[in-house]
Amino acid sequence: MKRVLAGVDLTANLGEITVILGVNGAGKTTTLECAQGLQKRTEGSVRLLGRDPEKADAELRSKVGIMLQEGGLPPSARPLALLRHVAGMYTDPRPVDELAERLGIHEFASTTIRRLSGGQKQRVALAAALVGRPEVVFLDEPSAGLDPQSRQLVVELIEGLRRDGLGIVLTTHLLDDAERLADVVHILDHGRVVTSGTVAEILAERRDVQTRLTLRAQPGLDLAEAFGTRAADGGQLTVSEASAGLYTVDGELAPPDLVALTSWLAARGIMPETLELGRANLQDVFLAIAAESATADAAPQASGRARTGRAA
Ligand SMILES: Nc1ncnc2c1ncn2[C@@H]1O[C@H](COP(=O)(O)OP(=O)(O)OP(=O)(O)O)[C@@H](O)[C@H]1O
Repeated sequence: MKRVLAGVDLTANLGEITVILGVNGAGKTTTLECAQGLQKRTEGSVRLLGRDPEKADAELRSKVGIMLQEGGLPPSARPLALLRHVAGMYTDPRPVDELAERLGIHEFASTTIRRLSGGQKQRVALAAALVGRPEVVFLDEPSAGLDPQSRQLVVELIEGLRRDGLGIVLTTHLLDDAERLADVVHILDHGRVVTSGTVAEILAERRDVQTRLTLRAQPGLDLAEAFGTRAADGGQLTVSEASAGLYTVDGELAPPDLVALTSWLAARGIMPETLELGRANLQDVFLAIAAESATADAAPQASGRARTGRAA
């Protein structure tokens, strides 16, 4: 038997957006499916709104909205009819027309699911997960394959769900969305949670994934010279010309490095077109963790941080 999850210990709270990140195969979908009761766990414990999801009755199921990665939609159904059918299973559903309008589903309301584009299917699957006014929603890559406009719509919709007090657990590979939406992030690797916290906490923890400086000027400059031994082999800084005239300086930059750089430029009469200093973002941290994971045989053990609040 293959062990897929081996160290997932996390809590998702109502009124918060919990984002689960990880490379392909890290265990995100399996975590969601165990939390939903769709996959039987071999050990460990899971509570969904205080109950065991594997023993969910109709009452518990009516409080949970699920958007599966593969949609799980019947191919011969038509979107609006399908949503009306799903709404009919709940005592107080959302108005179907309003939800369909919000997600732009009316434009393809009577096309069979099998003929819809990937992004259109995604929107129907999201609507189906929300129509029953759930207290908790699980969204497995809700923005995958969406055009920028639909992606923005989905982000705004998810923010609205948080305002309504729902507990939202989502996975995504879109780290901009994750950074914008997440109250708490858990990064999974080889079936374990390796990092947990708010985006700010995760960035603060990874001092090794540091500030980046980018500079645009004439091509072919030996910019490393400006930093002397700091940018030499084995030094703390890495200088590269990513494309002609676009330079990046990565590493633990300190104020004297900025003085050295501007003095070097001034001495040569070079005025950069752009000069930008920014901190590492979630994508930088994610890539660093993925790179470490690829080189390490065993991932480090860590567990999700318990947070206060009403657990979903
Ligand atoms: N029932 C199963 N039997 C055997 N292996 C499985 C089973 N379910 C999942 N796996 C394996 O477990 C690992 C985690 O799968 P999972 O679908 O949870 O990953 P994921 O993080 O959601 O990936 P992706 O980003 O590609 O969706 C994968 O290597 C997958 O092949």
